[in-house]
Amino acid sequence: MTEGETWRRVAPEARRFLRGRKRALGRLAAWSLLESAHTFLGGYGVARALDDGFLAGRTATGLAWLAAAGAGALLGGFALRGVFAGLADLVEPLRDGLVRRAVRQALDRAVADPARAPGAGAVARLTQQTEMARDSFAGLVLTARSFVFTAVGAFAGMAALDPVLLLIVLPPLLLGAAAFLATLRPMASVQRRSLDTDEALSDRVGAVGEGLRDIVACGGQAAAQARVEPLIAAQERLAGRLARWTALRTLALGTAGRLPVIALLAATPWLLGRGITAGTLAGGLTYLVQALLPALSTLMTAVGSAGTRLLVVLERFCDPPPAAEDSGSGARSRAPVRTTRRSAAAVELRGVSFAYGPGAAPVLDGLDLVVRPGEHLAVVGPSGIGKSTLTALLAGMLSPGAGAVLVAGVPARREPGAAGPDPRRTLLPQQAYVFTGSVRDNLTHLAARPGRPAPDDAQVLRAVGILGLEGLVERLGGLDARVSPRLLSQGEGQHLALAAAYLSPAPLLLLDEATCHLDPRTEERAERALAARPGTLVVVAHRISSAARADRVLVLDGTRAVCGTHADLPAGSPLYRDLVGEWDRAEDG
Ligand SMILES: Nc1ncnc2c1ncn2[C@@H]1O[C@H](COP(=O)(O)OP(=O)(O)OP(=O)(O)O)[C@@H](O)[C@H]1O
Repeated sequence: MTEGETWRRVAPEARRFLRGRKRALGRLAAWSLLESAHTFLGGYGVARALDDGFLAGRTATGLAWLAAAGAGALLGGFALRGVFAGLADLVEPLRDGLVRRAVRQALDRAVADPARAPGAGAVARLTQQTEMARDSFAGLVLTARSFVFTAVGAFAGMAALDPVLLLIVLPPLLLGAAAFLATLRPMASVQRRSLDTDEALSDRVGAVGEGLRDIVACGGQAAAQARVEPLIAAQERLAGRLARWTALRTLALGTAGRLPVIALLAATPWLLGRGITAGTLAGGLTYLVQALLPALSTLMTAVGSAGTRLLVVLERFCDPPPAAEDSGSGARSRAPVRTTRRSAAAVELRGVSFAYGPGAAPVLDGLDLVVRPGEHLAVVGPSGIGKSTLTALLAGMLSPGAGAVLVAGVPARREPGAAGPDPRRTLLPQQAYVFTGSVRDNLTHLAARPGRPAPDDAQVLRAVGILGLEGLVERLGGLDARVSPRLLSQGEGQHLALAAAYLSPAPLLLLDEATCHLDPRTEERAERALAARPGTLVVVAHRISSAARADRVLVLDGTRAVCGTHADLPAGSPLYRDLVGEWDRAEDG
């Protein structure tokens, strides 16, 4: 994620937080304004003490101005007391809110995917990060406010003494500040990657630590080392890059912090020639050396370290963006799964990997996918690529090796011992399930749900009509007639099963090549009926016409998955282009 994206996610939350604390902000600003009077008096008092007092031979006046500057310092100290009190009103609610979020995220994650629930270490890390955010936020508010109000006092003082001072001081100050700002983005990005790597490293080392005895017993040291070493190397590389950016930042700090003083000293002969007094020069230097530059240096250090840290930590507490939901590139990603929000999608896959055994090559590898409620998705890909594996994961018949498979926001795999069919979905495999019993029973068995009346004959006949099954039902002898599975063709069996799926109340229908024995017209009629039914439809497509009817098509091709519309995909997926060509040729032939 880029800095811009991070900021776009964090900014609305930050605005909401600050909008709710207008009074605390107002109190802080009022105390800070009082503090800036100290800055103003500091430089102005020195200038007047020299010009009107000591250099003019009026020692008492000089001392009086110095006393005024001293009184300003006392006033500043008093104001600072108020600033700290106001700061607590701003910072503590942030910490409380983040702790609440950390705990909620950990619980959500545990509910969404118990197998991958974060352990106590992860929760401790999250709460430790909230402390980090609180401290960083407090430091940032303190220094930013101090710089702004110091600058107000110092610039007002310089303008009061002689505006030409500003002309000399501002250009190097702005140059250094701009150079500093330019380092912010790249440095934050390195810092974020360093934090990510650090987390991944601690997870991996933790896992290795837990299984150390087994690893040694099985002679798996080399494999364990191979898993950990790349992360250590990455962390080392990132630390080096961080050090280089820090050096550049120090240079920018030097430019902003030292160059204005040098410029003012270098311009002294010219300024004196213009009639500027020694007191004014001393006052200008006082503003720079005692107020502005220390405040700027503290601000830059705080923004550079605490600010970046705060942004990175806050990003972890914001609700994550939806996973690859739309068309175009990469429905598949290898990014670590950090999504912990409860999903509102009909189906959501987060970084799902699956292999049929510990040593087997993964069939799915880091797949992200979101299917919206009511959407019709077709899944296509060459033979053996993993289409049935995907539907089995969605049906909860398999568990992902990594990542989460959510149906209606909760894990697809149900708790062991859960009774009855899962009311969230119905899966129709290629081999239609038809049993010896009445036609009615074969059509309504998927609709049976505890506490829900079975569809009456009118509803059943309506479904028969919509699916175009009247001929078969009549031939079999009506709804009461007995079905003998052996006497049905594979296509007839599929047709009956599709009508049963139509009557099922499950909000998610999964068809795994469940129409492959139907002729194209019957298939079209059945798919259109099932897509029009309230709910979400996922179809492993057997023909190009089936994919073309879907809202979106997921193309599985072994190395990456692409999701898009039938119209857009040929441009972005060579595999889809080939599949469309093959299907077209097959249909022409
Ligand atoms: N029970 C299993 N044990 C081991 N490997 C399996 C098992 N089931 C499937 N596979 C393998 O997983 C891979 C994906 O199989 P899957 O059935 O999901 O592919 P598919 O895309 O549905 O194929 P097709 O279009 O031919 O039905 C294949 O290489 C297959 O050999």
